[in-house]
Amino acid sequence: MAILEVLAQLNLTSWLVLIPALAIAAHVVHWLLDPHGIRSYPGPLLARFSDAWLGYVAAQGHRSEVVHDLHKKHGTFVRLAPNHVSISDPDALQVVYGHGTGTLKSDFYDAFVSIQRGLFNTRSRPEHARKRKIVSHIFSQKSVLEFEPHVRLYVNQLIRQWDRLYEAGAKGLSGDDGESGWTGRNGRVWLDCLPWYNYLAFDIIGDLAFGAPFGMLLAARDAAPVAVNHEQAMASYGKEKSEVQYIPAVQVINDRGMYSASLGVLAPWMRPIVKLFPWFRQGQQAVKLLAGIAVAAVSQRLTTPTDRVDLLGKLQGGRDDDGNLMGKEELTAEALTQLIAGSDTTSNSSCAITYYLAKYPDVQRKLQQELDEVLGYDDEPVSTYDQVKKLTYLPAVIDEALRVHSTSGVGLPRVVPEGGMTVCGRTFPEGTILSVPTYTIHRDEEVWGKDVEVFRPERWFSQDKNEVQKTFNPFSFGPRSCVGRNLASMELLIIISSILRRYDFVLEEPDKPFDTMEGFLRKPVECLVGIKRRSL
Ligand code: HEM
Repeated sequence: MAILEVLAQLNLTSWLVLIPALAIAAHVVHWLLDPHGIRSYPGPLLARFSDAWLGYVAAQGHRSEVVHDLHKKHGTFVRLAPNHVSISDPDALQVVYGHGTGTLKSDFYDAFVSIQRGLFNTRSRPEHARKRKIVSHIFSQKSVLEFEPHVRLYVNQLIRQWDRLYEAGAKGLSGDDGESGWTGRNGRVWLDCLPWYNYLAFDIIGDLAFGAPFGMLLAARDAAPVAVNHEQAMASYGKEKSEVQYIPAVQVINDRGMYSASLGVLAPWMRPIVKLFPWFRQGQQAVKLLAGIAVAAVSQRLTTPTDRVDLLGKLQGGRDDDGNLMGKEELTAEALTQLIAGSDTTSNSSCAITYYLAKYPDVQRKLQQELDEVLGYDDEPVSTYDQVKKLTYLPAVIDEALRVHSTSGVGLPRVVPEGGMTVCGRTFPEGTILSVPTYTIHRDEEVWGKDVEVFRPERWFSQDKNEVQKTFNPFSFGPRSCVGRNLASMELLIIISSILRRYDFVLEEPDKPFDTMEGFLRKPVECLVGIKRRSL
């Protein structure tokens, strides 16, 4: 009571001194108590006391590289936050992420929730198991093959667009299609291929998850329909399309990824405070807008039922063990999950693969030779999955780019279960957060050789298969691994084989490093290439 009376008499200046002092004291006390017994692990000084260090690093957009440098300096175990240890040993992957280990996703994933929890950010084991059971059969290889025509349709649209730009570019013309336009010079069209891959991936997943493409490829711009006020729209499924506006979905997904990946590493009590800052407020807005895309699209689908074969249709028909269908809100949340998980993952990976092929012309030629031999001189510009699924150099190229680039590069945080767990000889008590950084694991010299930074698909033919299998981690392992992996692999095989068979790529600035910006995913900032039609 006496304390409350004293506090009530404090003026503003006193509060401004007291709050930071209390926050610092709380951090120091936490460090002294060391509830998880991880004080001895090395790492940045500030990271021992506060989550703010990791929050700051995440917001700068180069977390994977920073953590990688820390592992090079300190070794296998690095403390990234008061209660978070990063472990850069491939053996840790199965223990931290594998089936039956009892680990759960940490509260990092709470920062990704909108509408309601979807498959990706559900942390409760039974609730996740229920959702996963419904969703996983939708992504079985057999089911995914039914989506192939949708994938091929949009790859064809991309090719039509690039053919058009190339023909005009070869005449020396320029234009403004795509985010930063295109220019014709020296018999090539020069453009940033990243936005085009984004249009492609968003149209594919828009078509599959929402029943209609966003139309980005045809419009050559980043625009997706969104319900203006999604809460209102939620309550009024079935309203006319006039309630819908267009927003730059790719940009919004980028903003949302940066926001959630930075907010998620902060302690829950810090989150409401940082949300007062303008950068975080913009991120919050992105989360709302993104939800609005799903609400608008699912609302549209529910008012105009169809028997087309797509993800949304399969989700609508999916039943849990009790035979229950998903409600509207859950359906919307799952469709949104698929939009987020299945769009920029594929586009950023396609962009990175194209970058490395343009940077390494010998690899590009070798791939084109394999494609020419198998696909011949077929007039049809888009490969079928059947034609390319048994190729050998193509998957080596794709896997090598996924290794070097590491679209999902950060260590995905998991909580040590009751009873604690031992990882690589060290025991961690219940509640400790552990992660294994994919970017660093993909650079383990003992597994991949000394030339880890070099893009060399040939390594995939000489590696120890077992080592590779347990170290290559683009889709993660265990019960929370990528449920869309079959779809992603099919998309990448069709996209890369079709595009590389038709065009030759060179980098506009071959010596410029590949600039990336990482939120939850490691995304290229741009990829400026000169494109020429190959003579087949
Ligand atoms: C190259 C493309 C892709 C990559 C590199 C990738 C990577 C990943 C990774 C690393 C995870 C684990 C995330 C975590 O534990 O926090 C994941 C989960 C997930 N992915 Fe993918 N993904 C890709 C494409 C797709 C596609 C096309 C879809 C579906 C349309 C998809 C749907 C999902 C979903 C729903 C989850 C959450 C699964 C769960 O928690 O049970 N992904 N993905």
